[in-house]
Amino acid sequence: MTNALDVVSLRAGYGAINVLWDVSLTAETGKTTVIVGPNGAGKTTLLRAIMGLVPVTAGDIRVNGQSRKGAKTWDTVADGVVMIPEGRMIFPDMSVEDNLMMGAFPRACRAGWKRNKAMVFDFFPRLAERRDQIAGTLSGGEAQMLAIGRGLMEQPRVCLIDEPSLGLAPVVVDEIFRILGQLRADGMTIILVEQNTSRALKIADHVHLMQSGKVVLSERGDAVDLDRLHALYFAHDAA
Ligand SMILES: Nc1ncnc2c1ncn2[C@@H]1O[C@H](COP(=O)(O)OP(=O)(O)OP(=O)(O)O)[C@@H](O)[C@H]1O
Repeated sequence: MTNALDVVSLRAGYGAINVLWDVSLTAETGKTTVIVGPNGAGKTTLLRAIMGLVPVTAGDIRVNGQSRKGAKTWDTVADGVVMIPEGRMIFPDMSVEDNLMMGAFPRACRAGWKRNKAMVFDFFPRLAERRDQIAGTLSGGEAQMLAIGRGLMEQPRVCLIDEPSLGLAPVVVDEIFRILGQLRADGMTIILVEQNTSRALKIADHVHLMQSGKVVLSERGDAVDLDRLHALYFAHDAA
């Protein structure tokens, strides 16, 4: 089967500052690909580069086997690649329901907004209960659910999810990972960036460790030795 997404020898960065150095990885269709790595390794930059938010200077990005290097963010979203950003980035002055409707804006998913909204409310009953609440008053966990729900309104074929457990209480982290596990069981293709390595590994089909803008370890989720991963993870800090 064609991979949902291939990143091939990608270089990208911010102006004169190059961050990603020949990064290659694939997101197999229907699988969860987890990217871990210390602060500043380039994980978010990679997701942004896939979305066309950071300029790519070399390499390629393929969606369903088609080269999309240089594509505008809008076209990437139209291809079904959706990013759920770190820090949620919900619209704090808008209601929960209106935030979800912002996810229905891309042309390809306008027709299905009613069905998609019903699906999101089924998935997140807590959002359904709070549909009229102003998003800025949601708890951290509810705001993360809203960010995921808004992403699902875009009918993604590939979901890029950046640190969804960041800053949440352990019991809420449990809930977020339960949701991610359910999306995985439903066959969603996911690229998950997480600092919570041990939790992320439990739902990982494939794992990539990034260090200083490079992928330094790529393994199947069930083959990862956590001690070895941690040793590599912290090697950079010790250097
Ligand atoms: N807008 C920007 N302009 C210049 N440099 C940036 C910008 N955003 C990020 N960087 C730099 O790019 C490097 C990689 O950052 P990035 O946010 O991708 O790392 P990360 O692995 O996601 O880290 P974290 O886990 O802390 O979020 C860092 O050195 C960071 O300072």
